[in-house]
Amino acid sequence: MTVVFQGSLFSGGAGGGRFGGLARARRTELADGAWVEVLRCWLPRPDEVFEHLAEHAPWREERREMYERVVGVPRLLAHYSEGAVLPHPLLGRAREALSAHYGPELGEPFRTTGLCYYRDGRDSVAWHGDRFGRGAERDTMVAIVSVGEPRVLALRPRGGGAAVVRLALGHGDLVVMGGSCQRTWDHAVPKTARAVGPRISVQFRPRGVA
Ligand SMILES: O=C(O)CCC(=O)C(=O)O
Ligand SMILES: [Fe+2]
Repeated sequence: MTVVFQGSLFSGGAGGGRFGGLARARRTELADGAWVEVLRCWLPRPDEVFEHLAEHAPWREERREMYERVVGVPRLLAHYSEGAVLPHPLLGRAREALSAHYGPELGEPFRTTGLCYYRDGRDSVAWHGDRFGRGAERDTMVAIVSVGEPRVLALRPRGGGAAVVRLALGHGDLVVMGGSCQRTWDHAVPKTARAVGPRISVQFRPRGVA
C-alpha cells in the first residue's frame, strides 16, 4: 500500500530507543471498577513505527454482515496471534515492557496484537467492549499504543448515552483500559468531519481477549 506520510506532520513521541517508565502512567478510576491509564509519548521512534507498519503490516479490508447487508468495516486491520513475530522490533519490546509492568496485576502476559489503520476521519470503530474471552466475565486489560494523527478514544458506561471520557490519543501515546472496563464500559473511535491524516492503533491483549 502506498502511504503519504510526513513525519514532521506529527509532533511528540520519545526519541532514541528507550521506553519511559510505566510507573508514570496515571490511573483514572471510572465507575463500576473500570479504569484507564494514559502515558503520553511512551513509544520511542513513533515516526519510524508508523511508516513501517503502514508499509509492511498485512493490512486487510474486512466485510461484515450487518442487518442482513454486507458492509465494509471502516478501517484496515491486521492481527498477530500468540507467538507470531511482530512487524517491528519496538512492538515486541513494547509488549514485553507492558507485560513486565502490568503482568502481576493482570495475572498473565499480553499475548496477541491487533492493528487498526484509520485512513482518515471517515474511518472509525463503533461503540463496543472487547468482550470475547476473559473480558466477558472477569477483569482484564487492553493496552493500546497510538501512532500517527491524534484521534479520540471515547468511553461511556455500557448501555448507551453520550461519551463520558474522551481521550485524544496522540503520536506515541499509550492507553491501558483495565479492571471491568471491557464488560461495564464501551469504547469507540468516532468519525470526525475534521481533515485528519492517518492513525494506526496497536492493541495488546491477553490470550483469548478480543
Ligand atoms: O483504535 C483504537 O484505539 C481502538 C480499537 C479498538 O477498540 C479495538 O480494536 O477493539
Ligand atoms: Fe476495542
